[in-house]
Amino acid sequence: VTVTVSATTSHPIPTTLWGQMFEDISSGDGGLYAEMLQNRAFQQVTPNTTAALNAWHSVNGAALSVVADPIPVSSALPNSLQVTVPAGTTGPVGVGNEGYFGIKVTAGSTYTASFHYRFTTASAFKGSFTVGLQTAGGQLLVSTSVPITAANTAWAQVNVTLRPTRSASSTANNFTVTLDGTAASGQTVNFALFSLFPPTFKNRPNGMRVDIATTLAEMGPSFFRLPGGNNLEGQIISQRWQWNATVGPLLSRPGRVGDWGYVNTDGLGLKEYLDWCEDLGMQAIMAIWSGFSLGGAAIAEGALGPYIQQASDQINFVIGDPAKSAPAALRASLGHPAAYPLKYVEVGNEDFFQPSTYTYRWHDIVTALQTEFPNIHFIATSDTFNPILSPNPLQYDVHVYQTPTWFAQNSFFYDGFERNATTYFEGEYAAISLNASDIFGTPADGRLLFPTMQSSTGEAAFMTGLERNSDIVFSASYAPLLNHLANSQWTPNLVSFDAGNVYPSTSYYVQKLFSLNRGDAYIPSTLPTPLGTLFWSVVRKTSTQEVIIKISNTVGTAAPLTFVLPFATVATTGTAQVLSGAQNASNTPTTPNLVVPKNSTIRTGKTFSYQAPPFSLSVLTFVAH
Ligand SMILES: [NH3+][C@H]1C[C@H](O)[C@@H](O)[C@@H]1CO
Repeated sequence: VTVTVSATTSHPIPTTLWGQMFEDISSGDGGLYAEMLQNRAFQQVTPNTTAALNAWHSVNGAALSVVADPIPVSSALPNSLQVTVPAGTTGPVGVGNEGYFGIKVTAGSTYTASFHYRFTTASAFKGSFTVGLQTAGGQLLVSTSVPITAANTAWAQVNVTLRPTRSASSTANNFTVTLDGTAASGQTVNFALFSLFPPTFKNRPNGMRVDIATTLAEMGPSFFRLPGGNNLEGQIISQRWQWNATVGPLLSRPGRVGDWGYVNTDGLGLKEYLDWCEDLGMQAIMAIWSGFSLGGAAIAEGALGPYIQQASDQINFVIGDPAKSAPAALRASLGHPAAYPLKYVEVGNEDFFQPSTYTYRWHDIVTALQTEFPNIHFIATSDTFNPILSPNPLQYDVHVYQTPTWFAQNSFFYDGFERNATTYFEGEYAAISLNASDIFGTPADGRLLFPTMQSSTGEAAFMTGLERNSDIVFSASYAPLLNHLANSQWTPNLVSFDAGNVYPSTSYYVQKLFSLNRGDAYIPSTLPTPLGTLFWSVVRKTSTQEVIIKISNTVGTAAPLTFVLPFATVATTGTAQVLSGAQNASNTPTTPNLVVPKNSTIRTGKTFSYQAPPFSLSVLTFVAH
């Protein structure tokens, strides 16, 4: 095919075009959020049940139970782990935590451990806690001792650092707190809010896991959608995500029953999200709850007042003036007096599930908040223009999960959209199944466990269309972003991980290649065949006077292209960054780097030819002006 490139650009490309969608779907707790202990504060569990002890185990016969503490460590954390040392025990006795399906222990790293404790009965007991990391087989990796007394029954906090001199050979390790059985015979201690942190990304306290954060940062994302997705909504109204329960000291955060089958600690809270955006230079696309929960309950018309106030407070926490707004003053007191950048606020998530009530929920929420925040752009989450909403949304969030073929054949999805000042956030998209008649089915029914080069090139084809239509598409993000392999709620994911490693997928490299090779203006060219198999986009990077051509070949045969450029000056050589692999090739824990981008030098010129490999995304960059 011959691609003739225009001499003039058609429109500027928004700086927010490529970014990340995030929600806690086995991706926050135990993932991006660096806390290593699972069930660290016994939040939202039923005392005196086995489930309440999830991830904890007894060491050397200690009697364990989660109790509703009559003197809780805080009102937000009513449960304690009660440990009794049976009479006649000898040797170290106490508790162990297995982490989030493992604990990675690296020599030379400094781990910060803490917990609160109180003796239930005062006594003359003097002893010490031994705080350590050991292999599941019982081999000590590192430990330290803290002298304690049972002089009173008041809560006290232990804070220690652990510096292993040896790395563990696997992630099958435990965090332990023990007493000497002989000395502590018969003692009962209540524990609360344990924590074990490794070094964090940019050393942020209560921060992010370095390897996952670095992998995400390397994509160069320009926005971060938070906090969801389904995980915003709650199965029932009382379980919705509430910003004010996720800020301030960890002792004040009750946690919540998340929407993906596990308790969220909310240690990764609104300020941690905003600081993360700041660290990566991303804009937040922040969601507010829209009065609907996944089980189907919606706040009645006219009763949204308290929820609109809560949303107003959430927005004021982000951008308010500390002198005029209590939530903004709270932000300042937490160390960020300046407002965070915020342009887009999304009203709910996938409200196409209940359009009948979204008409008044959108109306009441946006009417109130647009008045208070005239510079905020509110994004609607119902189907575009169905139902008709008032006020008329100027932004919609469009989600699509489909087959690789659908993506390859729908790169012109936005070409036919009316240019009527409405702009679009392609907030969730991914090729997830090979079975067009059962997109959300099981792997046995065509669901992908990991992206493949067929699915990733389908997405790349679709993305050339998003780039061409970036006059009305202002942001786009693959979903879901992250998932813990030992506790998956959804496949495929852009980046998988376990306690020890991170596994960027083929689709991750597609997202990264588009994001790191942005243009600031789109250059029209011969249009691809909408139902064909070969797709491209051409953009200009003015700062370097470069032209960047992205080519997706979505089938297993190489595709020759000839480019004809009208520019006075075109370099004779350029670079090609090529991601190519077999149709079903995936990066997985067994083949983590099976398909990665490879760079080469290519011949370019006013007219030049290029052969796109089978199942490939190519990014050609060369000086032309
Ligand atoms: N069901 C998908 C749509 C919803 O917004 C996300 O939480 C889910 C996974 O990306």
